[in-house]
Amino acid sequence: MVQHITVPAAGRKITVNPDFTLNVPDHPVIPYIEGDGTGVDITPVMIKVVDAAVDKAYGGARKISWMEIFAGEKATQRYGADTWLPDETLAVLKDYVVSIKGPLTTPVGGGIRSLNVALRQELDLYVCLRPVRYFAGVPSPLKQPEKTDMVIFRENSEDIYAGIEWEAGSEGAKKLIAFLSQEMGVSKIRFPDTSGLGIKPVSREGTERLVRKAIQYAIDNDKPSVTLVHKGNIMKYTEGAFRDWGYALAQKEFGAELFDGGPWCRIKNPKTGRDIMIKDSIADAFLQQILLRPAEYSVIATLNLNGDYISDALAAQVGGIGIAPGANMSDSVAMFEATHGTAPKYAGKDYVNPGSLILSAEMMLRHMGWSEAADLIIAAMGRAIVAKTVTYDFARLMEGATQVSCSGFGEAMIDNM
Ligand SMILES: NC(=O)C1=CN([C@@H]2O[C@H](COP(=O)(O)OP(=O)(O)OC[C@H]3O[C@@H](n4cnc5c(N)ncnc54)[C@H](OP(=O)(O)O)[C@@H]3O)[C@@H](O)[C@H]2O)C=CC1
Ligand SMILES: O=C(O)CCC(=O)C(=O)O
Ligand SMILES: [Mg+2]
Repeated sequence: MVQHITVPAAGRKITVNPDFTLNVPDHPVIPYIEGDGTGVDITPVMIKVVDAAVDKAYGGARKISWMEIFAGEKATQRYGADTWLPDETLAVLKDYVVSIKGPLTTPVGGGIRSLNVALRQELDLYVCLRPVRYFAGVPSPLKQPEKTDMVIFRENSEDIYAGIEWEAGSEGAKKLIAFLSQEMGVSKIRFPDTSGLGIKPVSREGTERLVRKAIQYAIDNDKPSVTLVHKGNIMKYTEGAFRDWGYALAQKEFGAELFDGGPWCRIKNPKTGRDIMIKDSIADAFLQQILLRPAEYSVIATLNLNGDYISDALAAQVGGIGIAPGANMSDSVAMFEATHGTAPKYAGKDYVNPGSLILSAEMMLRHMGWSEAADLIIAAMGRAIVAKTVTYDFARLMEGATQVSCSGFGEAMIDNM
């Protein structure tokens, strides 16, 4: 029984088999969250482009029944002032298995905690998968942007994002500082009276399930390497442990053998016979290497905060967060979303690039096995960009571009299908 959601009369749920494969009906119901800020601009365009691609690919034999569900500001309008993430939204996301969302606002400092993070945690969507690829013709600050071809596996359930923190001067902070200094022998909190505190949990289980997915992806997609990115020289028992647990898992579960005395190790891809190098990089050095030597990196497995930074940095290398897609996944449930946020200064102006959410939908179609429709989306986006029919973010960096609106770019894609 739903409260504020209208369940479409036509369409059926996607279901999951015990081996985690999907049963996708020809008329699946896909829940979507419009999103705050520019969500109002990009989400309807994404739906229009996806519907056009599905129609063109399957001539009416397949069709998505979209079902709007609510989170963020729209949820407070329907469910009450303090209800940002209604229970029925979470229930539907779980029950319908595959969904897509626009960005949701998180205030800085005080106010509500991130709804995006809450969704990932509540549904245990422990993989944040963000592929970074170059489209020909996209303006980039790099001389050879096509050399950036990486897939980020960002751990999505732990790290400093767990939100275990206390404000400076609060009872909690005072209590924890007293405990640390009196019972744990900690004497290195420089200004104890005015320190806020955050806790960074990183577990072996959390690391292993993420790294396992990253290595399996490298095997399935014939990738040459998996790089564990961490700041383990400084945070030894969290980020350093992530590295060590990652290497240990590669050896234990995938038969990786030490390379040149270690710690790098090498797997023979059982599907192709080619080598997959498991290596690691310290996060600061990694951020300069992806600019200078991007071709040396392929699959990236990293912790939550590093993954957040790396996602936007890599997106910039191939043209910016206007075309940076992503997915949040557990073994069974998948929720697709763009890498960018709500870009509030552009909200409601039909201005921004809908490409990130459209490419997130493209990932969703592929996940559903609807690869013909996904291929049409990739081809249409490629053609619109080559024709220099682009939104402001690309137009401002391109010679001779025709700048179009957010909806105009969607129309250009449909014209190019
Ligand atoms: N998963 C989610 O829902 C996320 C939510 N957020 C939230 O979004 C809010 C705003 O965050 P903010 O840090 O400003 O980051 P945003 O990603 O929203 O915006 C930063 C800049 O990125 C560019 N940009 C963003 N979206 C697009 C787009 N669709 N097309 C082209 N360019 C785009 C714009 O650059 P320019 O100014 O150069 O035009 C924009 O000013 C915060 O509340 C934050 O917490 C942030 C990230 C993810
Ligand atoms: O939750 C937020 O507001 C920000 C999240 C974010 O930046 C991300 O997931 O990349
Ligand atoms: Mg981010």
